[in-house]
Amino acid sequence: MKIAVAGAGAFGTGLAISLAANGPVTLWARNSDVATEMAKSRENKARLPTHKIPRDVLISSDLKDVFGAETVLLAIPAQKLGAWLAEHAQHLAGKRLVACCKGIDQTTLRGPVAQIEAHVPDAIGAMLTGPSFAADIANHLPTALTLACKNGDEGAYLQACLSTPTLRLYLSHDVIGAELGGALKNVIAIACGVCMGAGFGESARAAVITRGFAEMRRIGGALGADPETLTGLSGFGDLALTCTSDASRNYRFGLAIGAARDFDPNTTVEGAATAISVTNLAKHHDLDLPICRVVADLSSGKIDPETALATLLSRPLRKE
Ligand SMILES: NC(=O)C1=CN([C@@H]2O[C@H](COP(=O)(O)OP(=O)(O)OC[C@H]3O[C@@H](n4cnc5c(N)ncnc54)[C@H](O)[C@@H]3O)[C@@H](O)[C@H]2O)C=CC1
Ligand SMILES: O=C(CO)COP(=O)(O)O
Repeated sequence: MKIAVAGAGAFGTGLAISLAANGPVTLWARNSDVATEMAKSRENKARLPTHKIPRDVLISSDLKDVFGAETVLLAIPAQKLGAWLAEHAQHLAGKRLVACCKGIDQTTLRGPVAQIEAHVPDAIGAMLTGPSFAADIANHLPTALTLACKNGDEGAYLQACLSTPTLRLYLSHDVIGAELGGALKNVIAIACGVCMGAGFGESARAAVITRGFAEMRRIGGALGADPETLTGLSGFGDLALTCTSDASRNYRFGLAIGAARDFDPNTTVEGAATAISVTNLAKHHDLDLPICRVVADLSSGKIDPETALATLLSRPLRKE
C-alpha cells in the first residue's frame, strides 16, 4: 500500500520516520523551502530536531505525491483540516484518510473524521490517536495507539499496514469515542498545567484529571461514544500522558498561563480552540462541563487562574 503523510510537523515527521520501518513513505510539507531543506539535511530542524529522517521517507511539497497514495495520514492541525480537505477533496475521493490530529473544529463543531466524511464523503475515514509524543515515535520507543474506523475490514487492513515493530495499534469501531478522547484530553491537560503553574499542587491536579475525565465521559455519553473507548488508549491513556508531562505543549501552555509567563504563539496547542468548541457543544446538549468552560476562558485571557479556581470551588457540593 502506498502511504503518504500530509503535514510535516512534529507528528507527521515522527510517524513517517516510524512507518519507514515498513517500507517507503511520502512526507508532504506545504512549504517547498521547508521540504527542500528537510530533504537535504534529513532532519526537521523546526519541528522535530535531532531525529534523523531515513532515506525511505520521500520528502515532497508536491501534492501529486499525496494524491498518488492509497492511504493518506492527515497530520494537519485540527482547526486547519476542514479547509485543507475542502480544497483537495476531488483528489482524495476513494482513498483511506486517517486523521492523526486531535481537536474539534470551532466553526462546525466536528471531529476530524466527521470533517473527512463531510468534505470527502466517498473516502474511508479513520482516526489514529492515543498516548504518543512525536519524539518517542521517531525514536522507535514502544507506543500503543488506537486505530478507529467504522468499516471493520478497512480498519483491520489499516491496523496491519500502520503497525510497526514498535508502534502497536489496537482496533476500534468507535470513531466518535476516539475523536472525543484525543480532543478533550488536551483541554484537561491545559487545566492541569494551569494548576501546577499557579502552584495549586499535585493533589489539585489529580482532582482535575479525575473530574476532567468525568466531563469526558459526560460529553461522550451525550454524543454516543462507547464508554469503553474513553477508558482506553485514546481517552484515559492519552489523558494520563498529557496531563502529567512537560513534553506536552498543551500542558506547557497551561503552565505558562498559571505562572503568568509568555508562551510562543506559533506552538500548536489544540486544546485552546477545542475548549471553546466543547463549551459550545455542551450548550447544545445542555451539559455542565465546568473544567472545559474555565479552560476556554483561561485560554482566551478572559479570567485568571485564581478566578478559575474560585469558580470551580464555589460550585454546589454534589455526589461523585
Ligand atoms: N507532536 C505530537 O507529539 C503529537 C501531535 N499530535 C497531533 O498532530 C497534529 C499536528 O501536530 P504537530 O505535528 O505536533 O504540530 P506542529 O506544530 O509540529 O506542525 C503542524 C504542521 O501542520 C502544518 N500546517 C499548518 N497549517 C496547515 C495547513 N493549513 N495546511 C497544511 N499544513 C498545515 C504546518 O506547516 C506544520 O508542518 C495536532 O492535532 C496534534 O494534536 C498527535 C499526537 C502526538
Ligand atoms: O497528543 C499528544 C500526546 O499524545 C501530544 O500532546 P501535545 O499536543 O500537548 O504536545
